[in-house]
Amino acid sequence: MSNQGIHIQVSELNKSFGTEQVLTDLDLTAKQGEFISIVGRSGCGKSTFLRLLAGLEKPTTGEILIGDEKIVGIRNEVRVMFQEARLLPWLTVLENVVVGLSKTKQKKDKKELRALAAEMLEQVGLKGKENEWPSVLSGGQKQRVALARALISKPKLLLLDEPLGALDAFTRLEMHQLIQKLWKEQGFTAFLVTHDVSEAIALADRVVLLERGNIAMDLTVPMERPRGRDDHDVTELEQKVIDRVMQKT
Ligand SMILES: Nc1ncnc2c1ncn2[C@@H]1O[C@H](COP(=O)(O)OP(=O)(O)OP(=O)(O)O)[C@@H](O)[C@H]1O
Repeated sequence: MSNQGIHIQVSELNKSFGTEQVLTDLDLTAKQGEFISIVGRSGCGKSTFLRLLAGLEKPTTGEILIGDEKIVGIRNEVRVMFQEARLLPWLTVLENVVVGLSKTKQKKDKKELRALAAEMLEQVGLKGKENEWPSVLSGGQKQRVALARALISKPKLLLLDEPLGALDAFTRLEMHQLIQKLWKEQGFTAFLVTHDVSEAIALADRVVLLERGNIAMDLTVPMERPRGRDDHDVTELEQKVIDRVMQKT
């Protein structure tokens, strides 16, 4: 592992939109290279939290430290993957991956950049698709390109906002394996927002349940990887989270 993950410290984070308080005094720490899943009912503030980590939103009060620095806007060492792959249709698959590099790096030798992007595409299982247009790819392949684009710059923090939500069950399982493999190899710190509690448990070191803008549960997942969604320990933890969510209805 190249161990380039980074420590994250969230302190007394508050976020409001007008009169709506979405996050309230939220405190959370992620260790270097830790994988944290965020779950919770629709509208509880999961995406807002991720957008704050990405520097796409500003806290109303409170702060987020990435390493020793306060997040005040988007940063090169942070990459985000969304539910839609958001590829640029006028660029080839390979060129879409190059876009993930910082502007300074994009000024490098073209040949070197293309080699780097081709290597990244091979890592996500898309060797041979370099010169295709995004429009001919399946949903799963598009997300693989998005993952390659996110990881080509070797980010210290990867934010995943329900990136597998639109994929079929089999493609989803393949993506789980791929994300785990690349996380192990690159060592980045990761936050995954998902509606799928067993997915959250299968992938993460910790599962954080958000409720009414705060942390209702912070569960460590102790089982060895790889974990199957139907493993006894996984379904047991899943039930624990679901019970907690349902008790609040
Ligand atoms: N830019 C914005 N302006 C105004 N309100 C917003 C904005 N972004 C989010 N909200 C509100 O904040 C609340 C939390 O939204 P958020 O998208 O973070 O929830 P979520 O838990 O990710 O939901 P879902 O699971 O449905 O994606 C919602 O009530 C939403 O309407």
